Amino acid sequence: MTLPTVLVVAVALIDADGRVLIAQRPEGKQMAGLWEFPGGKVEPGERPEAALIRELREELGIETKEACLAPFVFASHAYESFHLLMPLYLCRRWEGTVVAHEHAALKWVRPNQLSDWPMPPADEPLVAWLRDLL
Ligand SMILES: Nc1nc2c([nH]c(=O)n2[C@H]2C[C@H](O)[C@@H](COP(=O)(O)OP(=O)(O)OP(=O)(O)O)O2)c(=O)[nH]1
Ligand SMILES: [Mg+2]
Repeated sequence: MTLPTVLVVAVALIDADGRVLIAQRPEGKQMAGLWEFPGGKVEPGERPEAALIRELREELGIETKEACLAPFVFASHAYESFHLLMPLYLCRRWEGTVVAHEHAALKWVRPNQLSDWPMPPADEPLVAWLRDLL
């Protein structure tokens, strides 16, 4: 069976203390309650970095620039109904203060404590990279 490949862009926002932002998926969405990196699906014709800047505006109310998005690692994970391809960027510079416009909650966590929070299965290798490389 061939599954559609879905391109989702996500970001690890890193604050001045080296903590990473995770966001809790809201009720009514797939994988509700799990903690994820902010981001979302790339729309047809949209560049990945533009999609991420848009998602950060929509989801968190912050503004960032393409130059502040550093490609880091990616997830390639087979879910039951689609294949997720998800580049994860790092971002240390943005304007504004994060507000949960679309998530149930937000949390700043140390890289070595990320594994204390339940995340989607695709994120497990990403958490290991953040812990080892941040
Ligand atoms: N943003 C994000 N999505 C993730 C992560 N891990 C993971 O498996 N996903 C999956 C969950 C969803 O199936 C998909 C992202 O979809 P989404 O529903 O959040 O997309 P979106 O923000 O564009 O929201 P929507 O308008 O489609 O509802 O990727 C992650 O760390 N961050
Ligand atoms: Mg999203």
